[in-house]
Amino acid sequence: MFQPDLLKGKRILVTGGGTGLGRSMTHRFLELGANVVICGRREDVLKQTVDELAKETGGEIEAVGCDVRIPDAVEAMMDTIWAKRPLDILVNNAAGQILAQTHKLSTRAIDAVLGIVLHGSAYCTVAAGRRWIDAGLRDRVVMSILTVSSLTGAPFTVPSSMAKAGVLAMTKSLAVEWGPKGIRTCAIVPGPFPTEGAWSRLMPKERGGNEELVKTIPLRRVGEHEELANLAAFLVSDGAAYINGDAVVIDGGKMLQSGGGGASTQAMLDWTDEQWEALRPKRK
Ligand SMILES: CCC/C=C/C(=O)SCCNC(=O)CCNC(=O)[C@H](O)C(C)(C)COP(=O)([O-])OP(=O)([O-])OC[C@H]1O[C@@H](n2cnc3c(N)ncnc32)[C@H](O)[C@@H]1OP(=O)([O-])[O-]
Ligand SMILES: NC(=O)C1=CN([C@@H]2O[C@H](COP(=O)(O)OP(=O)(O)OC[C@H]3O[C@@H](n4cnc5c(N)ncnc54)[C@H](OP(=O)(O)O)[C@@H]3O)[C@@H](O)[C@H]2O)C=CC1
Repeated sequence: MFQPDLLKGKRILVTGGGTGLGRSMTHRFLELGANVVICGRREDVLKQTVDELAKETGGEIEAVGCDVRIPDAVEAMMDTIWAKRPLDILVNNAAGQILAQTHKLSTRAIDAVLGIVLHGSAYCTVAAGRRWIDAGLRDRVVMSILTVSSLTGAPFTVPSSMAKAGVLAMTKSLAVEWGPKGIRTCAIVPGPFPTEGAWSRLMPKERGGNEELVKTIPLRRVGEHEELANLAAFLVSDGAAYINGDAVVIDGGKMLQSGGGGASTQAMLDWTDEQWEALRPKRK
């Protein structure tokens, strides 16, 4: 689909690149010649992904352990990355998600999600952008992974929807502020793409499983990781150099069919408190 050296010479950080869609994007970037750094909190997960993807693609990949909620940890990660070579591209992919009634959320639960998605994306973006601007480096890209709920809102995932909407506002704002400095921003708005991280938190069996889900998607299927990875590769490449400040939806038309949250979440509006309580993780 692409020329094999599309991303040759590009150094890319994918936050949360050890699992799920971050791992799939990293795989594609490596195949297209990029040098990729992944980060996350679980160092064992990162190491396993580095070993597997190096073997599968023969590409140059490294990992840095980092909790993006901690400003000093983000600065230390960027220093480590820059010590070798400056980044060309930042992908804000790390996220946290909780499916719960909003009025039952503790402040710690709200902060956990906002911390990862809103603050973490801002810390990483500013840390990279400041280094680029101070050094006069141009032709740089910040791409963020959003959710449909950032455009529509969605019940029961309110902190994530708020945080992703904030990241969309950052994307649009910086497109204007940093565009003249040679830094462009863009985003992807994915519909459902099965991953262990998302499905274990968002798709309890009470929601009816994939069979119910696909009825809410005009194309009657969930997304393939490769489809999202290909869009990501295009958007960060020089071929997309005139795309600045936009968010591209890739959801099989789901947003148009069902509006925010989708039909299976609408059914949850009638759930009892007992059904919700059964979803909460049990304290050890
Ligand atoms: C398809 C749609 C779009 C997909 C979008 C995605 O982003 S998919 C990406 C999916 N991938 C990911 O999300 C990957 C990363 N996600 C994570 O690490 C966790 O899910 C995290 C976001 C909770 C953060 O974890 P952590 O270790 O930092 O924190 P912690 O465990 O200490 O909890 C903090 C507080 O939250 C509370 N709480 C937790 N669950 C529930 C609940 N169901 N109900 C109510 N509350 C809940 C918990 O009780 C505690 O509050 P307390 O009791 O102290 O007042
Ligand atoms: N799968 C889907 O259907 C959809 C996914 N998305 C978005 O796609 C992206 C990837 O999600 P997905 O692959 O499904 O889920 P995953 O749970 O697999 O990915 C989340 C990643 O973020 C990392 N992460 C979480 N918290 C932190 C933190 N504080 N610091 C650093 N890294 C962190 C996790 O690693 P670790 O726990 O080791 O830190 C993990 O690798 C997210 O932005 C999500 O919102 C959007 C719409 C739909």
